[in-house]
Amino acid sequence: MIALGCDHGGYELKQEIIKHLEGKGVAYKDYGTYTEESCDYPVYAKKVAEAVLSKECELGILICGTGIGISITANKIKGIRAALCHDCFSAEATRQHNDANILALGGRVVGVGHALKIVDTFLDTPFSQDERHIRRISQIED
Ligand SMILES: O=C[C@H](O)[C@H](O)[C@H](O)COP(=O)(O)O
Repeated sequence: MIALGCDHGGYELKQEIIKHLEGKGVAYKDYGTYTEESCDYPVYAKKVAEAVLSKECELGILICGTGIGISITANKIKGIRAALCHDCFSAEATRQHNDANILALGGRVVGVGHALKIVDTFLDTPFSQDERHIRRISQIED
């Protein structure tokens, strides 16, 4: 199950991601926002972070205008490793090296086609399980 969350700046892209996940048969849970009305991204960052930490969802995707505010917020929560990625190389590397559990995207930054490739890369790439990466992630947690 993939947790999705956004503010008004990420709403349109989230709708595209929903269509994309549905097309692929990927299960998701949408934690809002549910309209284009102006709202505050920390609210949705927290909801998605909690869904991932509780293991209700295995990974999360957060979208605001830039992806910055919503990733800064998510990364304040212990256990969350949110990666703001606007290219597929970073999306792949952050899963392999950082075991990132949330992908952040900027709805006002990246085009839909590219964003969907980034989403697929993030969701399809496993953590490497390499000892050096496990050690570094453990240092983040400490
Ligand atoms: O980092 C913050 C996000 O990009 C927000 O989506 C953005 O600040 C919202 O801007 P506004 O309230 O002007 O639509």
